[in-house]
Amino acid sequence: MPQLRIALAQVNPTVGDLDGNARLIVEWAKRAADRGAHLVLFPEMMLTGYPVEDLALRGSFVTASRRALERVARRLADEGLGDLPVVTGYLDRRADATGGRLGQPAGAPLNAAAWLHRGEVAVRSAKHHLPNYGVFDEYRIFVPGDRLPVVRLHGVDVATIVCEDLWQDGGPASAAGAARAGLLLALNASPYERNKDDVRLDLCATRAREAGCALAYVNAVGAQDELVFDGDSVVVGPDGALLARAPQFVEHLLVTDLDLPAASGDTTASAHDDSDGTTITIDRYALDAAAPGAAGPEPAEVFEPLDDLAEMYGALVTGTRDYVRKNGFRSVILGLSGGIDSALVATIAADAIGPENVHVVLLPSRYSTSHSVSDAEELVKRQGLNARTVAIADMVAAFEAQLDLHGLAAENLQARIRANVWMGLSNEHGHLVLTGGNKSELATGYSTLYGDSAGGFAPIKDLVKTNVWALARWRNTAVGTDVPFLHPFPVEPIPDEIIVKEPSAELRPGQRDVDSLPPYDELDPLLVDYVERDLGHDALIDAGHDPDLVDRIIRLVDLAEYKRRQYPPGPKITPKNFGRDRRLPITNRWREPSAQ
Ligand SMILES: Nc1ncnc2c1ncn2[C@@H]1O[C@H](COP(=O)(O)OP(=O)(O)OC[C@H]2O[C@@H]([n+]3cccc(C(=O)O)c3)[C@H](O)[C@@H]2O)[C@@H](O)[C@H]1O
Ligand SMILES: Nc1ncnc2c1ncn2[C@@H]1O[C@H](COP(=O)(O)OP(=O)(O)OP(=O)(O)O)[C@@H](O)[C@H]1O
Ligand SMILES: NC(=O)CC[C@H](N)C(=O)O
Repeated sequence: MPQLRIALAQVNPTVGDLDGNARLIVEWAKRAADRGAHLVLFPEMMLTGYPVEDLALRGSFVTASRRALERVARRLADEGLGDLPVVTGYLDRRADATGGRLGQPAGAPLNAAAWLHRGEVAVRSAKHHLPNYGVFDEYRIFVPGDRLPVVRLHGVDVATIVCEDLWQDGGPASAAGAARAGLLLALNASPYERNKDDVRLDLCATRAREAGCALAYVNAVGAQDELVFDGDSVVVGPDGALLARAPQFVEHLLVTDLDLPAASGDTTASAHDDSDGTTITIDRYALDAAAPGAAGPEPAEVFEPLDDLAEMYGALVTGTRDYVRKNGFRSVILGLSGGIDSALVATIAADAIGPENVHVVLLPSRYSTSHSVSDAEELVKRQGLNARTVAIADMVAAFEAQLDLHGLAAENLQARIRANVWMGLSNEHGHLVLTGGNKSELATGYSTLYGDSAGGFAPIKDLVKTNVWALARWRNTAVGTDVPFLHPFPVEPIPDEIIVKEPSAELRPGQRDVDSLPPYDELDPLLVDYVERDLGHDALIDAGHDPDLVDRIIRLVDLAEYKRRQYPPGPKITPKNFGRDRRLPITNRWREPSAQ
């Protein structure tokens, strides 16, 4: 039985950085070669980053991706890595004059995969199934591929598919089975959402059994705007048994030795894709690669996935870190009120980019309680953040002297003056402004437009309030553990007083969230059912929610769409976030009907 040592490079590309991503390919291919790999596999669209969105429609970008692919193939050979087959995702176009969906004159864009070998692009193929739901718009920008490459390497037939191809029953994985492949490689950029790691592992096991061969699944890691990639690359055997698993949220080279069946000599030329009724043409290639030099044994690595709270926190840290760094910022600024939301955002930021790069402003008004200020100061001390206090009373008074504002208008003025302070400091010092709203507030419109909702990135916008508290508690318990994406604070970073106090916007005397909103333990499950599960009025009541509350909350959520559209982006961690996922009209007279 031939043995292949495969290396899965779970790495963090940046969208549009063709040179930087090419350098990552060379660097990680070198690591794979040093460990005696026969083959190294990179994620979907590795060379361009993912998702490229409408960059795919720019002919110049497609051409640049194709050229970068050829350059990286040559460079691998120049660096003495030419004999190691490198499989990577990239952006290509159809060779024929078939136009794209938006009428590109020729060469419609493809979400492509290539085998690089001995300085050449030896094999090219394209993703067959283009996801077009949730956060994905691939049908809008790509045309589907219709071929399955099967590459003979050291006596094993190896097939390649791309991400969504794996999610189809009877699809390309089953075509790999029809082609009698001995190993199936899947290149992925599969965004994180809660519990998706378990779904993906089950899926890999199912597809391995369907293809009748081992399956290697490499996923990207890192973040791109709203999307976070958690890695969690896996290798499973033909029976679906887990053989190797990479850690989540960190770059990793997962090296696995596999005993694989010798190529059968099968020459099946095409297979039926039961999932869409198309025919997939099987393209066969043979690579004449020299065997790598002897390297030491590689014990299989099987990392335990993180638990639910650790995983969510890891996604928020990763999303924040990569947004800050990939957009060229070194530091962030936010208002620290002494409340739980800004406390958690500050802590996530400190974990993401180091407390020395986090700047907070305490902006007490005449309604701020003394314990708000002292709680904020205690958090600053525990985490070693950069802090300053700017009293806003005089600024509010100056504004009020010029305008006759009352009630809510006067309350919101405080929030808008605070936003001016942090935007001013951002302009002056180049800090990115972090926005502190959570998903419960975004859902109900409980925030001030151009006030607390102002900023550049919103780390907890996909986290309902009850989970804000849960993550704050989890973060304190994680002190002293070896969770990789945390700053090593020696003490609990979030003072308990902040976690246990009753939430308040402190815009008027004695204001409490419960004056405007139901208790969060009633509100949040209802929001999840309405926003993430799209249950209608009657279905919400059937699910056990209080009918009066259902009416009230549906109305609040529907009316706040205009605020959400103007909200900064933030990491998606649930099955449906506000932003790429949940797209509703702002101008909208539809109200959920009640049959009951
Ligand atoms: N369809 C639409 N399209 C575009 N714009 C629309 C609009 N409908 C209203 N508007 C605009 O929106 C304005 C109303 O929104 P906005 O100005 O936000 O004001 P509003 O939503 O009335 O008040 C903000 C609420 O958020 C609460 N809150 C909660 C938590 C924190 C904070 C904080 O500030 O720290 C505040 C605060 O207590 C208050 O209840 C209107 O005056 C109008 O200009
Ligand atoms: N006194 C303040 N000093 C600095 N920033 C403030 C102050 N009050 C409000 N902010 C800013 O406005 C945001 C919104 O306030 P809000 O009251 O909703 O959140 P919070 O105070 O962090 O948490 P909670 O909602 O639990 O009280 C805060 O996250 C913070 O960034
Ligand atoms: N890039 C993709 O094709 C991703 C789609 C896929 N269903 C996933 O989330 O894993």
